[in-house]
Amino acid sequence: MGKIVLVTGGARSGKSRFAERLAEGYSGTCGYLATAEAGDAEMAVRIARHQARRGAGWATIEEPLEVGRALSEHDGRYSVILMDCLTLWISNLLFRHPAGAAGVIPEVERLIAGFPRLTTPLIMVTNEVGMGIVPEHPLARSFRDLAGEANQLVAAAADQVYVTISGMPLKLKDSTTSEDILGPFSP
Ligand SMILES: Nc1nc2c(ncn2[C@@H]2O[C@H](COP(=O)(O)OP(=O)(O)OP(=O)(O)O)[C@@H](O)[C@H]2O)c(=O)[nH]1
Repeated sequence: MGKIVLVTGGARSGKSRFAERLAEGYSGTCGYLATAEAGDAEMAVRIARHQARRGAGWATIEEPLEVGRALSEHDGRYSVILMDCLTLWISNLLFRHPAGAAGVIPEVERLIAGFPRLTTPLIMVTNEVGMGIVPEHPLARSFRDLAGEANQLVAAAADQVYVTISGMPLKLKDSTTSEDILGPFSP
């Protein structure tokens, strides 16, 4: 498997489960970097369900904003790190970065610039948020656009990219075997 793997898909498309399966292919403890926060009861239930599914072979790291720092701090401690998910991180940055929306893409670029320094393989989960109707609210449109742009940047930097649809994974890119069906593409 490649060092940087991106798994994208819609809500409840099976992307987290597929990414967990990829991570469990490595022997040893897997690190789980969660960007979500249990802000309400519904999210707390979702998180509890994920934690129960992961079981004993996993160690959880919770970091909603300083993802790059968390990755370098935990580098070398686990067989692989699964970050779930990029989209929530974008949303956290959009609301909490001092520069607001303008601060988001530079943070994504900073994260990508740190990839070569990582020694632990990284699997990132993200959402395809822009496939529905155009959101009415400007902030929602800004979030949708930033999430799409971030996905393109990370996918371009990743060694392998998968999409999950209806629980089925489809490989979109594989630079380790030159199976990249789209060919070189810069967003
Ligand atoms: N804080 C925290 N968040 C977690 C933990 N485990 C999972 N999560 C979060 O749970 C979120 C995913 O939950 P769901 O909303 O059920 O996923 P989904 O997108 O509907 O479903 P899939 O497509 O199947 O992944 C991710 O954003 C994770 O960050 C944890 O231990 N702590």
